[in-house]
Amino acid sequence: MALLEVRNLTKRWPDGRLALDDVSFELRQGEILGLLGHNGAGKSTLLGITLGMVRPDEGEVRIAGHSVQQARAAAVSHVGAIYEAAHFYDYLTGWQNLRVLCSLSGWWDEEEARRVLKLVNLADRASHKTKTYSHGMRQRLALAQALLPRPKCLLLDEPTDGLDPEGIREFREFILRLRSDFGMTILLNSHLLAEVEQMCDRCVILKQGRKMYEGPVPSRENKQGVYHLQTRDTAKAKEAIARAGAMMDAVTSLVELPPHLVGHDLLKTLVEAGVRVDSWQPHKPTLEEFYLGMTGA
Ligand SMILES: Nc1ncnc2c1ncn2[C@@H]1O[C@H](COP(=O)(O)OP(=O)(O)OP(=O)(O)O)[C@@H](O)[C@H]1O
Repeated sequence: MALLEVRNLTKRWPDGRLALDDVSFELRQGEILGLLGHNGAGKSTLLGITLGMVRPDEGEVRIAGHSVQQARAAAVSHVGAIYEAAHFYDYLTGWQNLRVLCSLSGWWDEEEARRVLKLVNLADRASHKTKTYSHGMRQRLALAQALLPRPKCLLLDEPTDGLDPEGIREFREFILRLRSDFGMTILLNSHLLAEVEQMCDRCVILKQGRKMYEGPVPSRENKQGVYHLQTRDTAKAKEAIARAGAMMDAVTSLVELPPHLVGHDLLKTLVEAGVRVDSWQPHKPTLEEFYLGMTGA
């Protein structure tokens, strides 16, 4: 069963703007799914609906079988979130902040708080005021807060925004550990394509509120029938490739094979034609190439 189901979500704002247009997708248990899209594509609206903070005009989100729109408390009890900028009381310690913020939702467990602070590597700074925390430490405290109710699913809205490269790597490692050690299911909203490439199993691409793509992160898959050729004999190679019924792009050196040809056959043809082949390998498009193609940028 999918842990999180987004079903036919449509949201129109009062000014008539369509933020989401019939968007559906699913997150399976233990999966990390990246939500991608330009500014204004509808990602935050979708997370807001998933947390029960925004009402959709049509459709619903179900979490662990509970509808956010029909039974919000039961549904969101399974979710921890870092949504928009985390706010802490700067004159309180990390520990006190966690206690105050959790008490607001009527729930506090000291032992669990200790465990989670250790998990996010903040145990030795928990007694320090949060005004002394770096941005990375604040994000880790926000993660601790999100993890405290032991959620099955995490929603992360641009969690590494503003972190330096070391902070980004550290945060990424935490997230991957949450999945490998605890089977956590994670929906990650990020502008950073490299982050999505490194962390996510699948991604959903939104454009102007519509789902343009749902599937594996493209750079993890070889593109069928496209090879990259490196050679010093470009002219000779182009001729041989054309004779075989394929095409080579002069700028990218990508060779698109027609359905009747396979990679090693064309390689044989090139070698037999006297082309010095420095390398010949299946092309893996980057997520950036795929994303820009999909969103028409
Ligand atoms: N409260 C609101 N009232 C009216 N329109 C809104 C509201 N919130 C968002 N919108 C509009 O809805 C559309 C989707 O916005 P949303 O914030 O969901 O996009 P996003 O993909 O999260 O963008 P970003 O990456 O910039 O955060 C945009 O056109 C935005 O201007």
